Amino acid sequence: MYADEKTISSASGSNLLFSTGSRELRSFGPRRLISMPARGGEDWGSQFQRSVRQALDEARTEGQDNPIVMGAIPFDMREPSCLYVPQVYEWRERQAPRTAGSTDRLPALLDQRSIPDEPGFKKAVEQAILNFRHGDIRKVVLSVMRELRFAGSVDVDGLLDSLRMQNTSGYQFRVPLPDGGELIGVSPELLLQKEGDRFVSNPLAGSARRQPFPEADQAAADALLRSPKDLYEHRVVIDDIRRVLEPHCTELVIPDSPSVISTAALWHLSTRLHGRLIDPQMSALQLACRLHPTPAVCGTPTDQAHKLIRFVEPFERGLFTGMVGWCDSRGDGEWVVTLRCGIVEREVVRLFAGAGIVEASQPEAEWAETQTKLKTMLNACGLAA
Ligand SMILES: C=C(O[C@@H]1C=C(C(=O)O)C=C[C@H]1O)C(=O)O
Repeated sequence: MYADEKTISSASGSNLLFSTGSRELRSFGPRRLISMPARGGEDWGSQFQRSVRQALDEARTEGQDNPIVMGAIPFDMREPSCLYVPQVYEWRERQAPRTAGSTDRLPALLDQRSIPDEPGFKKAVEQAILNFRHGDIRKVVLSVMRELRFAGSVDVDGLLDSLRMQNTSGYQFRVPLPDGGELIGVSPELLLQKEGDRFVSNPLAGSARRQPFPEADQAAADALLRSPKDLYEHRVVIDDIRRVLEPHCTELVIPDSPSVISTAALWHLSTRLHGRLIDPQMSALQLACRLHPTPAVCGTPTDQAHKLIRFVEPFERGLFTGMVGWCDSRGDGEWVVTLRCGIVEREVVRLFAGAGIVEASQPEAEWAETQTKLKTMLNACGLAA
């Protein structure tokens, strides 16, 4: 089904966007679609990396000097990827949104539902905690989907504009999907950025809601930095990333303790780590496939946490908690965790948010955390959480 010649076809629709720091990457014109699942993508010889190389080679044959692959890879790497090799791409200064007050352009909201609902999510958290007591799992990330139905088709340009207006930093992205839907969001979490033989990763885990007044806001950040539950949740992620990266590095620098970073809605425990690769030929996409899924979005041990997620989550994550980004034909690139995002399909918008569950978790607090995380996209839709 995913034979090389079939994985690559052309696709049309809106342009892709990925913004990082002060610049943004945009695709133009026709592009080749790579839907081959990314499983095994850490290996240069994998079928997935072969199809990526084939698409890049074809673009080079057509005259591109340094073609690029960009798009999204789902949480479960056994599912189809949504990557493109565009005929034309451009890096430019990060642009200000085109219009102000663009949520006015959204049609009226008809209804919304949460899957699972609040009692269902809390029950899942309790079930997960019970599992920890009877097995090896130490952390699992559980999530919710909020489905919004509007009176008419949602204008993705307008939604992206308001998302960009409300979140001037973070990694903003837009990826058209082969079925006509679009993925949009603004992630705070860098999975991996690689240039030459050097890379940076900035995992986040452990979160607290921002407060409206500066003193209380600072107190929330300070409390997060001292919270044993959140520090443990964070350490589980860092230990696992160290285990995965160490064998591939000549140098790996990981701060001893996390710091905090903020989005408009949340504080997060954050560790910015960097290193140097033994094999500089290993591409950003290979290395990202090796890291994904980190315990920041799955849990630990990975396979068991993944099974538990499949068992208790009553919806398919699809691209949510996967990765989104780019890699050029030299192997440089940048992949972020697909968070604070939604899928727009005409009049339906599906939003997603998760929270890391450890033995000390409180179901009520974890539910509240998912609802705060949903705010990023709900606000962009002009809706309160
Ligand atoms: C799963 C999400 O976020 C992840 C979970 C976090 C946590 O549990 O504290 C923090 C950042 C992300 O790694 C999400 O935003 O939906």
